[in-house]
Amino acid sequence: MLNLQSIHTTVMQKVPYNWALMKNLLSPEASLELTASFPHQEFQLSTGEGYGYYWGKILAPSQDIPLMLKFKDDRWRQRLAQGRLTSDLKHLSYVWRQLIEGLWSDDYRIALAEMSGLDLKNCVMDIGFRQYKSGHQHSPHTDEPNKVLTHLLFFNQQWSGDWGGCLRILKDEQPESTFQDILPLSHSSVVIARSDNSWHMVTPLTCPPSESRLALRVAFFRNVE
Ligand SMILES: O=C(O)CCC(=O)C(=O)O
Ligand SMILES: [Fe+2]
Repeated sequence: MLNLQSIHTTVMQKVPYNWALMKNLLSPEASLELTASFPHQEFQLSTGEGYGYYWGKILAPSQDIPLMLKFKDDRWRQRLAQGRLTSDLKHLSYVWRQLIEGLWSDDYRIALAEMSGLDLKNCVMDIGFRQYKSGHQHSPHTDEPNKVLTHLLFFNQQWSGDWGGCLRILKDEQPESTFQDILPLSHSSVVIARSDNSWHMVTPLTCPPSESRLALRVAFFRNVE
């Protein structure tokens, strides 16, 4: 289902840090089906200083879970205990199972590693579903230091520029220091290599209550002592 060629032809940008806008990773047909069956069950509101959104189950390939449990960072141990982290895809539609299995493949990981120049071999990957509603946002941050790379996939077929909800690549920690705003449209995905200056945010949402910003966050983490 994944068009790995689109990863191979994506060029990592060096300004304001290492990131990339990737086009057409999914065909328009696949992306329509994925939007139509984007999961809605078991989403929990997650809020804190400067952020708020709903997030669903966290999916990890079965070979990564034993590694996660060895990591110093104990978030995966907690999530596993809460039943929020799983390798079981049976709650998902057929197209979603196909997509997640594609993202769990070695081919995808290798393509992303080659494109980004980052070593992802010893990383663990987790995949999280996100839904942002009106009033939600994610203020400027660089991501946690044990994160190596994030790949954000979007699933809105339509989105108005007036609704907020853009992923904003920032030049620094100021929310106005816009380098580029990316609408959460389903033909685009964004790769961010985590660094001490990988500032980004999700602009505050002002969409109609019937709309949600649908995103999938694929993230690679390393163990830090
Ligand atoms: O949903 C997005 O576009 C960005 C989310 C994000 O920055 C994060 O989860 O760390
Ligand atoms: Fe982030």
